[in-house]
Amino acid sequence: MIQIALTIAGSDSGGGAGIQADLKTFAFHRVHGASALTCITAQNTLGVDRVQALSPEMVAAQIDAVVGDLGASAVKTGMLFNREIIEAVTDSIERWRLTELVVDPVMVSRTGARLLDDRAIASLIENLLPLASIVTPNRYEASILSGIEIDSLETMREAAAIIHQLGPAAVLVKGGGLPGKLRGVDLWFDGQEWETFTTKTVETTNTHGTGCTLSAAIAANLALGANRKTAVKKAKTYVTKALEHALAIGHGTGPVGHFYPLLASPPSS
Ligand SMILES: Nc1ncnc2c1ncn2[C@@H]1O[C@H](COP(=O)(O)OP(=O)(O)OP(=O)(O)O)[C@@H](O)[C@H]1O
Ligand SMILES: Cc1ncc(COP(=O)(O)O)c(N)n1
Repeated sequence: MIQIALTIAGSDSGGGAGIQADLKTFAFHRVHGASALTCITAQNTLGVDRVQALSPEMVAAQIDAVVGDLGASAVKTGMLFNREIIEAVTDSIERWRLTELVVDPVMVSRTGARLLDDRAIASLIENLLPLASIVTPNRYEASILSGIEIDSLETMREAAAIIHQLGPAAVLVKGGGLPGKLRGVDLWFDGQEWETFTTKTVETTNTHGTGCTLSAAIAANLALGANRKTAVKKAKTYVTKALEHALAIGHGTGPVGHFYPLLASPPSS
């Protein structure tokens, strides 16, 4: 039986991050991907030119349409953009009792654009984080959520412990933005166990969409029945491979290669 995963996130017109990255990642994992769009971005590898949010009612209606008919074995959230959308998403998740929830607390893009307004951060902390099975902040998001400057494994640990107190079942502080050997080292804390997920550092500047891809791959693996830590381990392996096959396209930060096995030999017609 095919499993269903739902992404609640923004559209990236350039196809590297957001809903587009999530659906490619779900498809790679042979999970049927459904989506609830929160906003549309006019975006490419160089940056975000414009953002238009959907109404919170429209976001909730998409979630209702998907879950009411198809159900969802796992859900991930990405760019939620404003407080009203966060409140609508929180309400829908509670109403439908969606329990396998990966929250990627997207705040700023790789290219520096704000993807979440300031008023929304408090709502994210208060409403959404306590519902999360796993929250996956990057270095900067973990700093904002914990109030701690992150530049070492020790400060990642301190931040993870503080963020765990905010209510998610588990925290994964991602090290993609860290310097030197820590680049690509992620730290897991679920209130009891600590684990460091380390893969090789991939030398590439084409890293657009790594965070979206990781959280979508975690959700896909949860939908397939993996336990939380195994889902993270598998997702990390996938994102590393996709980074190794990142696409040098556009004039800025290219996206990861979601379908890397097909890139070597495209399907014959
Ligand atoms: N150069 C790299 N080599 C290996 N792993 C990396 C590299 N860059 C990022 N990663 C991994 O990619 C995943 C995403 O982490 P990252 O810190 O880049 O998230 P992010 O900033 O939310 O991503 P983005 O905002 O670009 O979508 C993590 O598992 C991280 O360790
Ligand atoms: C719609 C959308 N969602 C998420 C991101 C974050 O991804 P990145 O940090 O790689 O730009 C993005 N740029 N756009």
